Amino acid sequence: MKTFEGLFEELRAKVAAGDPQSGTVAAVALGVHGAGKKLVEEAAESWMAARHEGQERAAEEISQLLYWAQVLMLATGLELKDVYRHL
Ligand SMILES: N=c1c2ncn([C@@H]3O[C@H](COP(=O)(O)OP(=O)(O)OP(=O)(O)O)[C@@H](O)[C@H]3O)c2ncn1[C@@H]1O[C@H](COP(=O)(O)O)[C@@H](O)[C@H]1O
Repeated sequence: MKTFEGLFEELRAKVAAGDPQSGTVAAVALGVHGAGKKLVEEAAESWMAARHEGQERAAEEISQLLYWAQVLMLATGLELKDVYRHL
């Protein structure tokens, strides 16, 4: 099963390589503004799914929320350790 750290390493490598098939490369290219908008959208969808759509849908939306948090980190130039030191 994929982990938060494993996904971040996968995305970081794709961005570093500029993989043309990668949606993440395109998402990071949108910059902080675009990634931030998607993060807020996924937060709202997570909230609605948890409130109205049950555990499975909530888990799906929260996985997208985590993905977009990582995209925002990459667009901002942050590494995991930069975030973890605030936990
Ligand atoms: N985990 C994710 C992931 N989660 C979310 N997303 C993107 O975020 C979008 C979600 O936005 P939307 O809410 O508009 O999606 P939706 O299809 O309408 O779905 P709902 O939210 O309505 O359920 C998806 O369509 C994907 O583009 C993701 N894109 C990629 N990944 C993983 O990231 C890795 C690299 O992917 P690529 O860069 O595409 O190679 C792979 O392991 C992927 O599985």
